[in-house]
Amino acid sequence: METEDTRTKPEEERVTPSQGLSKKAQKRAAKAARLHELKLERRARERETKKRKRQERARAVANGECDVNATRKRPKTDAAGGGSPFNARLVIDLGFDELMTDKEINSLTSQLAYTYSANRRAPHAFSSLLFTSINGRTKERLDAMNDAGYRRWSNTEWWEESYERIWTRSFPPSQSPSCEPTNAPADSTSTETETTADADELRKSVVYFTADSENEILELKEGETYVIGGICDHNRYKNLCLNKANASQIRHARLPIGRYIALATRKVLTVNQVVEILLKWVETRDWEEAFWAVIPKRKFQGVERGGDIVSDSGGEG
Ligand SMILES: C[S@@+](CC[C@H](N)C(=O)[O-])C[C@H]1O[C@@H](n2cnc3c(N)ncnc32)[C@H](O)[C@@H]1O
Repeated sequence: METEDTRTKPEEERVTPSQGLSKKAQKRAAKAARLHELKLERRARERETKKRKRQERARAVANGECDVNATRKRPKTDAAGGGSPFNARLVIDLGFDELMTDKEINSLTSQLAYTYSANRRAPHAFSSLLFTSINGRTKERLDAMNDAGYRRWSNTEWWEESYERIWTRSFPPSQSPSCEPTNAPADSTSTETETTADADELRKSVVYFTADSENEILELKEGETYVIGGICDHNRYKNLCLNKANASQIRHARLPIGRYIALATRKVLTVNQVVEILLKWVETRDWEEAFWAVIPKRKFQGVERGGDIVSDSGGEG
């Protein structure tokens, strides 16, 4: 039975006893429900798309087709890493192609991608990142990865020649020492050979990093050049880089890991781990901080630091 109230209201506003809502309100509720359903469907679609992208990215990283860090969103800063560069040159010596298995070459090329990415994102990146002696299967693998993505790596130099060219510099312009892609140094067209004194000066500014050195590096200095052995050898070749540094008559040094932490395993790290440690040191001027930030915790000898419980959260060592 209609009440006085409902009889005087327009029909669409009358309350339906079964639902306690006017027709207008019911329409509004139905519309809201429809919109809500559409919203849920949209959310589900977005979740699916994200999931698919995550899977594609993981597959690409697993296949070594892209760098895990390169696909993440970068913080919005003017410079890639945001801060002033550290004015020193970092060299990755790729002159070990023949000593690696195909699998190790794949690991190495992934490490090169991590290296580039780490330097690009660092708050204080090395001002120059140079890859020397690029050749053989390492080059083939790089060419095949991500449509030769390394050719688009900004602020990198690629030399077919050895790092020794840094101080020998005896290449006439007709024999361009670089292969694609090369952002050749400004003076690479010089036909002049450095004077012995200049060459010696340059040679003195170079340090080859190797875990086999008896020297420990205490600080990095602007104006110097730091060479890292671009090899993945699972420690098969002891003294390989040490001998190379001695043959080149340049300084060599190991990271001062033992001063700060006891490692349960060997102190030989991967190329990108060493680079990340150097970048962290540049940022913090604190080796201990740098080691704790980068070295996989499973390598630590069950120690704790400042109350931190050591757990296995590290990557490939
Ligand atoms: C996998 S290691 C290569 C090991 C190789 N058997 C050698 O003779 O150095 C890759 C490179 O990372 C650097 N590296 C690794 N661990 C290091 C450490 N504890 N101190 C200094 N450099 C290190 C070195 O430049 C080394 O050549």
